[in-house]
Amino acid sequence: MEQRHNKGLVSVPLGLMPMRRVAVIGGGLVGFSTAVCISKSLPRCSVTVIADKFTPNTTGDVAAGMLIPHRYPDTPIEQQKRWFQETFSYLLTICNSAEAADAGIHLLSGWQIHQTAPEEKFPFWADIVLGFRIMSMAELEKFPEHQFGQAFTTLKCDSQRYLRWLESRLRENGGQIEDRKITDVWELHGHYDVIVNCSGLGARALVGDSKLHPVRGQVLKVQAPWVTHFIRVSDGSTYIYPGMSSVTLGGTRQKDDWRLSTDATASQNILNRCCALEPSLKKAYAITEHVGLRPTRSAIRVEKEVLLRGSYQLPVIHNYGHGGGGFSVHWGTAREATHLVEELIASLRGSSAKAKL
Ligand SMILES: Cc1cc2nc3c(=O)[nH]c(=O)nc-3n(C[C@H](O)[C@H](O)[C@H](O)COP(=O)(O)OP(=O)(O)OC[C@H]3O[C@@H](n4cnc5c(N)ncnc54)[C@H](O)[C@@H]3O)c2cc1C
Ligand SMILES: O=C([O-])CC(=O)C(=O)O
Repeated sequence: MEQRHNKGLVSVPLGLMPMRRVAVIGGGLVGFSTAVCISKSLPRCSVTVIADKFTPNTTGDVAAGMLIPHRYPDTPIEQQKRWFQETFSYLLTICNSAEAADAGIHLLSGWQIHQTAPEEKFPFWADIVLGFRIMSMAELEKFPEHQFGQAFTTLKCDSQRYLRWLESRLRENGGQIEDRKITDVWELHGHYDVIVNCSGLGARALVGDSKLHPVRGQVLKVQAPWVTHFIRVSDGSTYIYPGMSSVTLGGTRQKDDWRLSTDATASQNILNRCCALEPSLKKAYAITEHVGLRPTRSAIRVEKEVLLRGSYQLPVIHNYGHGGGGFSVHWGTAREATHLVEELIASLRGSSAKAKL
């Protein structure tokens, strides 16, 4: 591993460096991907994931797991693009390896359709997905209510398989997993050197972030193995995403709605909208309903904060607020959070080295 040293720090041979204890709060997509990235990149860290919910009970378990970026209005577009690029490259490498089936990652081609042609015909991610092009008139004949469309091939994660795979990678790297709710981050003070906060919507209560709110999403998972292309209406209101074990039909976007129960009227509405785009779905069977709350914020929060209580300090790296686009950017944000952990550990090393002088 490349060792980065800040100017002015005393350099200590790797073998003499103390093990640093890192606690990752959050057992969802963001918590596990961040924990895996830290345990892989920073071998002198022991990583423990602490959470009160794990797969199959996290937000990601409900998701289709498509790699189509969402926009975060207060995150610079270059940063969103970099996160998406890093996530796409990482998952494409896994998809092209013998691990693909275990990790639940596959390529998927299809169409994003628009009622009228948008101003931006080539979105910022057009050169990252594969084979992006404007749909031909012959392709558009399938969608008489839509005048414009974009065809491309992207990646899809079978969310439950991918979450289980991440959990195995963490265990393989020596990581620990603890099932418990944290009511105050200060509970971890003295037990860990660095806290990484990947608590999703839980960050609202845990660190008092009122900028974070739920956007409720209901989807159906159905059997329709003859449907092999994805279809997405450009505003994200309706989508059909074929996967390894089912087809996900969506959706709803209900801001500040905390209900986790399913709604039969919404399910019928989703099915009607999807059948209007793909009539063969009238024959879909084994239909199940699912709800998740997207942890939504105008900007994903990936940053360092040092909490103070009296003379005590608690360094926290935040990584939460991925809303409806967590699968699309999670590896990019995990890498960024890992760099922040690395910098923080280097500064701890600097202060203990200086203290010894
Ligand atoms: C219907 C729907 C469809 C979606 N489709 C897609 C898609 O196709 N593509 C895409 O990119 N994204 C999609 N998403 C978004 C994606 O699923 C989320 O962005 C992602 O799952 C968020 O992951 P997370 O780990 O931040 O949150 P969560 O999965 O909610 O995990 C939070 C974790 O923190 C833990 N936690 C919280 N507070 C505490 C506490 N105090 N103590 C201990 N543990 C705590 C919880 O137990 C849990 O383990 C979709 C989301 C929904 C709802
Ligand atoms: O919008 C989509 O294509 C799917 C999704 O991410 C969501 O429902 O949050």
